[in-house]
Amino acid sequence: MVAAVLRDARGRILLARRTAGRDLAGAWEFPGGKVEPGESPREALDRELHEELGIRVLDAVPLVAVPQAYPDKRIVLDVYTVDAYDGTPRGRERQALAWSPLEKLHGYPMPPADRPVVAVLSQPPRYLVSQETLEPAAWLAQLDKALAAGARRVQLRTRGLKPQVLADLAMDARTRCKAVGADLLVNGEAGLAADLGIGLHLPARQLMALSARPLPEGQVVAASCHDADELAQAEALGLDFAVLGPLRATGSHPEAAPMGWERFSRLREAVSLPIYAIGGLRPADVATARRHGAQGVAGIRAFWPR
Ligand SMILES: Nc1nc2c([nH]c(=O)n2[C@H]2C[C@H](O)[C@@H](COP(=O)(O)OP(=O)(O)OP(=O)(O)O)O2)c(=O)[nH]1
Ligand SMILES: [Mg+2]
Repeated sequence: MVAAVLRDARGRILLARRTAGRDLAGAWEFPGGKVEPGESPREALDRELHEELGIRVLDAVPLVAVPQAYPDKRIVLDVYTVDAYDGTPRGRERQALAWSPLEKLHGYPMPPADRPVVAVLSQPPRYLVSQETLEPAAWLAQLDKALAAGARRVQLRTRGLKPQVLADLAMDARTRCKAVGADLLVNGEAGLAADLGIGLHLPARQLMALSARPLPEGQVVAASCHDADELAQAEALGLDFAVLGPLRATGSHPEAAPMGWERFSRLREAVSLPIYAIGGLRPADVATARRHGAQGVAGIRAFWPR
């Protein structure tokens, strides 16, 4: 399945409404359709956008390929960004069209496979997790560097700090993150997250012990997952995203068996959450991760600028 993120001159994104009588009727989708035998994905994209919208694609860049399981089938929604095209899109198959600003996309009911696509368009490609043993001053210095280098989603994870020292550190970090619009999530400390109005990252053990989302919408909640049950729980609680791994063998968790991209994709298709891959990855692995349906990559050591 190929589909396109098409933008107009004002940056709004085109959605098409699935017509009655098909699966997912009434849902808003990115224009596109099936790849026919003998076609490349790119050829299918050109043909579909011509048939459905009457336009010719001039340039298409791979964005993300989302494996998704539906009750009756498994698909991979292979999405391309199309910023250059000839013609003006018109609904040629009686489908309704809508141009939506990025920040309003979530207001349209879309198929499950599209949620990770919207997340890729609107949320950071990398999630930086702190090393547990740094002193507060050293951690803040590292944070400043990372934010200056473009980091926009950061997890504060420490071991052995006194509660007041951790609270002060989190407050300082909150100020810095707020200044650039970055998300700050604290690991495992729901009370602190609630008090400071920051995000919360749940270790798998805490995730599995909860029966409801621990913070209101608008305050980011994420979780570490390793298998299908944990991902299902993260989705059931309405979390904002998950981190799944270990993708490869790592020095920090030598005991855990690496899952590899194939298993990652297989686990990803059962939920429609945005998911970062973690474990032995580098910041430059975002493109590979997105080919397997990931939001992007998360990491500890290799992700902080030196
Ligand atoms: N085009 C498109 N399909 C999507 C999106 N999200 C999503 O889950 N799908 C699913 C819905 C369908 O199960 C499948 C598209 O297959 P379909 O059988 O409806 O094919 P189609 O009518 O679009 O195909 P075609 O006749 O245009 O070739 O992909 C999306 O954003 N765009
Ligand atoms: Mg179609």
